[in-house]
Amino acid sequence: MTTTPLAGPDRLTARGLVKRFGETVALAGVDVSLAPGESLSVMGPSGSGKSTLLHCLAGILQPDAGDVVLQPADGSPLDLGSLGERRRSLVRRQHLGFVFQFGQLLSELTALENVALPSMLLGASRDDAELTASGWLGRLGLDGMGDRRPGELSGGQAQRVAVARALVTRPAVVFADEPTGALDQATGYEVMRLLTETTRAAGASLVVVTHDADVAAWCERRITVRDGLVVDEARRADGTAGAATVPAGAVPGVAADGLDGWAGAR
Ligand SMILES: Nc1ncnc2c1ncn2[C@@H]1O[C@H](COP(=O)(O)OP(=O)(O)OP(=O)(O)O)[C@@H](O)[C@H]1O
Repeated sequence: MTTTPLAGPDRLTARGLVKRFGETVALAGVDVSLAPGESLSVMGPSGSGKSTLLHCLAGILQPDAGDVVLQPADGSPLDLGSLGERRRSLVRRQHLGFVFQFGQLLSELTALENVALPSMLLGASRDDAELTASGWLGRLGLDGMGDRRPGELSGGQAQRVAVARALVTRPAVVFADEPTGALDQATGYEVMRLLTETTRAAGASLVVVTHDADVAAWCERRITVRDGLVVDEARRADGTAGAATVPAGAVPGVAADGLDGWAGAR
């Protein structure tokens, strides 16, 4: 693995990623870059390498070959492969946010405590962390829900808490793995709307792994992975992300243009 940082204007740059699990080649040489504030969906069949790619981009897994360089909003580029596990874990806490299929909120903590925790782990006082967390719950339409535990929230509310928790530290990049996989279509629509809008408003880039073209349509760019390789790449023709991309029928009464807005990028 090279140690030369791939410094550049991109928020995240990955080059030549290879990851094997025994005989299985999960990633066979993937290049991906992500501009500041850009949203990217990763699609592909089951077992194609989507989650492995997300985990390598986020420094959760170490690739067998290739480099991942994160450019924080301020400061020098960070070559994730050259960092030890402790430092990589700190970089994840400081600069990355995560939303998973089942939220993975801590069940014994309230919604407010769940959202306050990342700031406290970075050294904020409980009062400061809870004040910031309360603001994020408000932004996600969860005013008045801070005292509830995850078991007392609907699936959509729990995912909105997860989005607040992902954004509370003002990350450079938010990673979402099937963020609507456990939700019905209308609730998934609302979670994707909030996820893309709040992430963009916070200036963070977004990577969404999904099987669902309706979910992918919320992102500006889409890559398709097959057998560990990027086999297709497309960018929304209108250059936007958000409600204009919502396929007709996703929510009753919402007109939309489906995937017609996609244009092949190569
Ligand atoms: N920890 C692991 N140990 C062994 N093999 C693994 C491991 N993680 C992933 N794999 C294998 O690597 C390949 C890619 O897996 P990955 O989870 O990245 O696919 P995916 O596209 O995210 O699939 P899905 O859509 O089903 O979640 C698969 O063949 C999978 O079985």
